Amino acid sequence: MWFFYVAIVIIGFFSPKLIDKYNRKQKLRTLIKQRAADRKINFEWAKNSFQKLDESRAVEISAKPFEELRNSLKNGEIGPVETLRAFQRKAYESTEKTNCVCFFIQEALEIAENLEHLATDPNYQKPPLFGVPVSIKESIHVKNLDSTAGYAQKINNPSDANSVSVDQLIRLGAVPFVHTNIPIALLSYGCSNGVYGTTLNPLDNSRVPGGSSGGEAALVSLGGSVLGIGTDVGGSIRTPASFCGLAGFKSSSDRSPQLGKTASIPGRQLLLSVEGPIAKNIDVCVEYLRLKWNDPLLYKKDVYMPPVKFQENLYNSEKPLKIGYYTFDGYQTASPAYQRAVRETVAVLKELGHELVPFEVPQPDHMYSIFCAGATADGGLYLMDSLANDIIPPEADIGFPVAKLPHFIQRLLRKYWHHRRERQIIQELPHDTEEMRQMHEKIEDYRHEFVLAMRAKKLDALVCPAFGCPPPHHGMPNKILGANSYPALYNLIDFAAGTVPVTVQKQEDEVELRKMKTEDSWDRRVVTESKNCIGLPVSVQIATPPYREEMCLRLLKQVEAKIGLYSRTH
Ligand SMILES: CCCCCCCCCCCCCCCC(=O)NCCO
Repeated sequence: MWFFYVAIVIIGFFSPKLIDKYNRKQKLRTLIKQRAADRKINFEWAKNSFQKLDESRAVEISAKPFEELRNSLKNGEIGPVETLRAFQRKAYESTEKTNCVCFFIQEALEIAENLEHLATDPNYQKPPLFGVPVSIKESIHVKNLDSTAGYAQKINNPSDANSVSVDQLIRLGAVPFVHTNIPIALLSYGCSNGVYGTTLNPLDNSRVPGGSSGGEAALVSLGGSVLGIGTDVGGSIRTPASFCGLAGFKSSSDRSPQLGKTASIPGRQLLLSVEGPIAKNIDVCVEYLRLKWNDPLLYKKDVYMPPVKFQENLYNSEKPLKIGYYTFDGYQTASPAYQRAVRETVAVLKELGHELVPFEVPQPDHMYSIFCAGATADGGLYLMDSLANDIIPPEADIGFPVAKLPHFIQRLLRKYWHHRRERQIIQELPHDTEEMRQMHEKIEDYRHEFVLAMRAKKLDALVCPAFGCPPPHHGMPNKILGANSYPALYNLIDFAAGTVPVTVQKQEDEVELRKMKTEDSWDRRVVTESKNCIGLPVSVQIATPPYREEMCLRLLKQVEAKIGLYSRTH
């Protein structure tokens, strides 16, 4: 009988909470339905807009690479409005194939019309990006549009102003024209959320396009945009760029506006997300960054940014550099094609006169564990709480199961959890204020140790795999966290880093894959997911210390010019 009373008390205690949760989720589902309806109307608006331009003219315009497009707009061969309509069509077709666009920015038409009007004045000086349509990641604020970061709970909260970078793009003459898809919470290298659904990799629809700037990469790869702006706190620019065969670059955090931006975890201290470009080649990224950093108003809009202009002396330098390289970071064995990409890049850089020496990443296990702790900030409380109150499709899952357990259980499991790397991560997740201070101290110490290791070899730069494996299938990213260690390191130490595709997966890589030794489930999945990827692009990563961004861009450019996939195929 007592059992019956206890059961009544427990049900009585929990049922209001469960009902409340159920009701909240129902409200979110309604919001998602409304959002889908709004999106349909928005897509119809885009269709009406691009149908006003003859299809063959649209094809002619959208086939132009960045520089040609810019010149045609500059010399008046094409106009901003028809260019916008041409890219609206291409973006529409791209999103039909991959679901990469969240919303078309309707103000884009006004901006383009205004540019067209201004250009009728013979004394008008066209700004450097006059009429160039640029795509923007959903989490970057665009006035009157939501930045939901994939959370249904953030639907119907339109931004009241453009972000610093969107404002700057408009000032430079560009036309921000679409918001592109992301994974929920931005903390995945997949690209799926309950609000906008899943974005597919344009090169293999069964695989992820990368994340979190996955919509950008899919769109740029399909030619729906010549320049996309993404954000990166753990590889979110470089990984999708790599998975879709594009160039991507993230600066150190000081060289990217931080004021007023959306962060996956607001209040995070040492791992700051940065905005950066994704494009078909590194030249486009360089040109964008040159304009961005040479704009004096940027440093007035974000007064915290050190006013460091584009350093042409570093970019154009012909001085040979001393460069460290590694094919294995000591944490996650990269799949064979990614190791080969490094070897081939090393050979090219040597040929160009640089000195290349092997480099060992200090304390690799510690490195990735403190990255996860730093990236989630408070032991995962904010993240897990936000996710628990939202709608998460299975392929949008974040983190591994044990990291989602309540802290008191994680504390019990910390010493004994069977999966070595998962155990190391939960050991580093801070569970109280003292551990949080210690986490920051560990990140500071690690940066010091890393810089000393570079200085001991007098290194200017580092070359390594862009990622640990080719794009996995949907739903797999959170089950192969280790493969993210290659980009994540450079967020942990706040270096500049970029990636360019230098090869494709070949039969020989598939053969090597079969010989790979595996220790745990992450390794096994890296091997399985890397199979049957023949022809998919494979990128290399180059990194330099903060304020040497232009040196990193110089090396990326040199590598791309010699073995870049884009330079070979276009
Ligand atoms: C609850 C704790 C879970 C611990 C593990 C979670 C680690 C998260 C690491 C995920 C991989 C990062 C992908 C890229 C994220 C990124 O760069 N986002 C861009 C934000 O601007």
